[in-house]
Amino acid sequence: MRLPEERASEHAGSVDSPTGESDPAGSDPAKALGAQNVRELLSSADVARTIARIAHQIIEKTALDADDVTAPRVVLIGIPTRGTFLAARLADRIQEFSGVRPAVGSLDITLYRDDLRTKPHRPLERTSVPDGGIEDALVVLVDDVLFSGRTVRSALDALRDLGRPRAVQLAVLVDRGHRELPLRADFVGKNVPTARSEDVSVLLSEHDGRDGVVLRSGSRDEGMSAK
Ligand SMILES: O=P(O)(O)OC[C@H]1O[C@H](OP(=O)(O)OP(=O)(O)O)[C@H](O)[C@@H]1O
Ligand SMILES: O=c1cc[nH]c(=O)[nH]1
Repeated sequence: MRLPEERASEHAGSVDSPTGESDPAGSDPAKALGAQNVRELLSSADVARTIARIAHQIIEKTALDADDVTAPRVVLIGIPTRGTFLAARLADRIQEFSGVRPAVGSLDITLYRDDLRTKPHRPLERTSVPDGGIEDALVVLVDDVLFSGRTVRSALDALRDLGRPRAVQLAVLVDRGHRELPLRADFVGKNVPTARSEDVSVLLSEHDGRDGVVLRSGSRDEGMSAK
């Protein structure tokens, strides 16, 4: 996902308003981006609520329990860029709700992408594997947006070089459809029906200065996938 500011500069102008009235900049987060045809899908509070809900679901589905010695060792692995921040936030919520803090890591998938030769060069990101590795762990891959599924496919290949988890699950903040591979997420914050030409931007304060999710019309080339 390109930075919202980069996209905003490509689409500078007014924001569609449901009422047709103008909104003072700042009262409308989409307008604050200064972009055309931007619709806010999740507010900052929605993002917090959604992360909390996914955390509860992970606790339930992985049987994460401080008193259960048979519970699997859960490792949250974020896919950069924003998946890494989301994984850390999920770990915080899981610890708050269950008393168990899952290990957290980050996985650079750049060299595992299947479009390395056709897309512009991207700098490598950091891979960090928590103490204990991923061997026999229940790994939950975490990303902000699920679209074609090619990023997740790359992540599965990258994981294979780190060890053999007991199982791998996938948590995403937004599933916007348009899969090009037979993949699905185990934990979905919000399913958003989209046109292929639209773009979903997840904003996280650690990286973008504020939390939110916005949908932008007509800013993605037909048939293009992000990774
Ligand atoms: O399912 P896919 O079609 O692969 O699309 C989803 C990916 O696209 C975005 O990453 P992007 O490549 O824009 O990089 P970023 O994470 O650095 O923003 C997003 O963060 C997902 O990782
Ligand atoms: O809409 C999209 C598609 C892929 N990746 C994103 O971040 N947004």
